[in-house]
Amino acid sequence: MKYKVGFIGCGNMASAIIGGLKAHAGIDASEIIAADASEAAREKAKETLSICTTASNTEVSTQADVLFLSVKPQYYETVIAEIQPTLPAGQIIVTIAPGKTLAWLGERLGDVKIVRTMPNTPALVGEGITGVCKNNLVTEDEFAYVLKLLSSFGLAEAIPESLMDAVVSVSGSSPAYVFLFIEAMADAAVADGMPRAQAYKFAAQAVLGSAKMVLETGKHPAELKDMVCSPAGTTIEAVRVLEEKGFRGAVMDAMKACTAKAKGI
Ligand SMILES: NC(=O)C1=CN([C@@H]2O[C@H](COP(=O)(O)OP(=O)(O)OC[C@H]3O[C@@H](n4cnc5c(N)ncnc54)[C@H](OP(=O)(O)O)[C@@H]3O)[C@@H](O)[C@H]2O)C=CC1
Ligand SMILES: O=C(O)[C@@H]1CCC=N1
Repeated sequence: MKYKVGFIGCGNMASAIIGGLKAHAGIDASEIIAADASEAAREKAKETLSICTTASNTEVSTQADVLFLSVKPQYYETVIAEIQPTLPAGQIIVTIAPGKTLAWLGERLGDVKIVRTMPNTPALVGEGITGVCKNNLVTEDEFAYVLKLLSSFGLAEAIPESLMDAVVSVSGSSPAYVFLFIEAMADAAVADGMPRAQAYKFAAQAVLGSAKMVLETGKHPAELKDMVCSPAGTTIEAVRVLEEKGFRGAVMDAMKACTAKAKGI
C-alpha cells in the first residue's frame, strides 16, 4: 500500500497538520497513515481524523511519499535509527522539531531528501505559520509541493536555516505567550466583574483584531498603538504601567531564552 503522507507520532502538532491536509490540500484521509507509540493517540486519530493508524513506525516509513517526523525531539535519534535502513528511494522527510538541524539529520538519515520546518498549533484552525528550509537533495518542484502541503493549514514561508531558532521563538512557541496574555487579560476583566466566558471572548477577539490590523494595514505597530492612546485617556495609563513593569523587555528576554533552548536541543 502507498500513502501520500505519513506521520511518525500523531499528537497535537501532527493532528493539526492532518486536519489542514484533509481540508485544504486535496488529500483524502485514505491517503494518510500515522504511527504512534500510544494506543490512546492512535484511537483518537482514527476517530477524529478517520486516517489509517498503526503501532509500527516502519509500516509508515516504508509506505509514505512524504514522511513527517512528528515526535518530540528527544525521540528523533531512536526513531531515525529504527526507520533509516528501510527508507524508500525518493521519499521526502519533513521534520517539525526544534534544534534538529539539516546537518544533524543528514548525518543520521544519510543521503535523503529533508525539509526542515517549524509549524505552530494555530494550524488547528487554519491560521498556522511555518518556517521551512531544505537540504540540497530536495528539488525546487519538490520544495514547492511541500510548501503547498504546509500552506493547507496557514502560511508557509521559505527561510534560511540560520533563522530557524528565531522562528521557534517568534511563531512555534509564541502561541503559548499569547494564550498567557489572553488569560491574564480575561482574569483582569473577571476581577472587574465580567463573566469568565465573556472575558475570554472579548480578550481573544481583541488580540485577533489587533493581529489583523498589523497584517492588513501594513502600519508600524507603534503607530497602531498610538491610534488607541487618547491624550489623557485610559489606554496610556495601561501602557505606562506595562512599561514600568518591563513588559517589552520581559517578552524579549523570554524569547531569547526560547531561542537559546532551541539551539541546545
Ligand atoms: N505542540 C506545539 O505547539 C509544537 C510542536 N512542535 C514539534 O512537534 C513535535 C511533536 O510535538 P507534539 O505534537 O506537541 O507532541 P505530542 O506529545 O502531542 O505527540 C507526539 C506523539 O508521539 C508519540 N511517540 C513518542 N515516542 C514515539 C515513538 N518512538 N514512535 C512513535 N510515536 C511516538 C507520543 O506518544 P507518548 O505520548 O506515549 O509519548 C505522542 O503521542 C515535536 O518535535 C515538537 O517540538 C513544533 C511546533 C509546535
Ligand atoms: O515547546 C516546544 O518545545 C515545542 C516547539 C515549539 C512549540 N512547542
